[in-house]
Amino acid sequence: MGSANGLTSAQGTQPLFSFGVISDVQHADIPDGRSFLGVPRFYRHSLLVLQRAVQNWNNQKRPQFVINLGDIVDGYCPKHKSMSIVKKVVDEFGKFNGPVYHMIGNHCLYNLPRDKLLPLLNISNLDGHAYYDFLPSPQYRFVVLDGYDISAIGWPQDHPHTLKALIFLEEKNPNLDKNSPMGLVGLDRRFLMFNGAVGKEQLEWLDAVLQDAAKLKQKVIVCCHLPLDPGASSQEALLWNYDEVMDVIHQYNCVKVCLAGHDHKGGHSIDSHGIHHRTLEAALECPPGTDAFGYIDVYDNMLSLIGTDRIESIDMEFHS
Ligand SMILES: Nc1ccn([C@@H]2O[C@H](COP(=O)(O)O)[C@@H](O)[C@H]2O)c(=O)n1
Ligand SMILES: O=P(O)(O)OC[C@H](O)CO
Repeated sequence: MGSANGLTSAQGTQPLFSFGVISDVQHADIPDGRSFLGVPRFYRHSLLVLQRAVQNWNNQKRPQFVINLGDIVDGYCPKHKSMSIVKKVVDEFGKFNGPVYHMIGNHCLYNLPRDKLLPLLNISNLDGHAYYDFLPSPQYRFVVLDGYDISAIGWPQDHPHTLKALIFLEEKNPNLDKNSPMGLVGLDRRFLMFNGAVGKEQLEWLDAVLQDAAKLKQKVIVCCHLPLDPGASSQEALLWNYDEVMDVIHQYNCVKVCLAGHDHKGGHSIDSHGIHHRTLEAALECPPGTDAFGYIDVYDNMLSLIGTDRIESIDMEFHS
């Protein structure tokens, strides 16, 4: 199982490359609490999970880069501390010896508007959008989606995307509290204010990126804070228009794996087109002394997630 540079692998062959993953750090300098459904949340300890993750990735010298699946700060963070806490968490990520790719989550947007948040997360897009792609190797392209493109949080109150989201929520969710799924049935339970949608322009961009990737015979990993498949997530955590996004993705056969956060318990599914969907377990919900981070070895025909503690390891095989 050994190899020239010291890497070992599940297949006995050397991975093309590896990258680190972590999600939902949701740090705040506040006492432990619970989710709405009573699940314990450890706001201070989550920073220690991130610190151990970075130490682990650096010691291994294996991951080339790291992907943060979103929500680095919690909504309960006192607002006068939002900027300093976001900077603190970003600085912890910065101790990794390589690039870190961030994406936005609802909790980031409770703390800071897009124009303040995106520069801190090194997402440089002039019009405030937070979707982008990158190529760590000639064979693989990563697509990072902005799940809060159409959203009632993060954009200015009079922004067309805020207004669109508010109208959408009014239509789809009759509750006064638009975060409440009460009375919503089945997949309609995703129509909550803490979720969002991928807008028309972004869908067109995604289509163009996938067309290009298919032409270049690149495999694609799609990352989004919000899960894209009901099999890998609670109904309440899905992207509003996950179905439209998957319709675009399913037109091509280049997307092999979709990674997400947001649904803290995690999940995995293989959809009707053989695409793996892996929702990562949250760093926030690790009781003191436990962890939730991992790294993914990338091969021609498989992504192998090696998880620590609460992140379950899995081999995600596909046709190359
Ligand atoms: N089943 C649920 C889940 C959530 N809510 C509302 O969402 C808010 C945020 O939830 P957290 O999981 O982050 O605690 C919560 O305050 C509720 O308003 C809900 O109504 N029903
Ligand atoms: O990340 P939160 O705190 O908004 O929680 C999201 C829920 O887990 C979705 O079901």
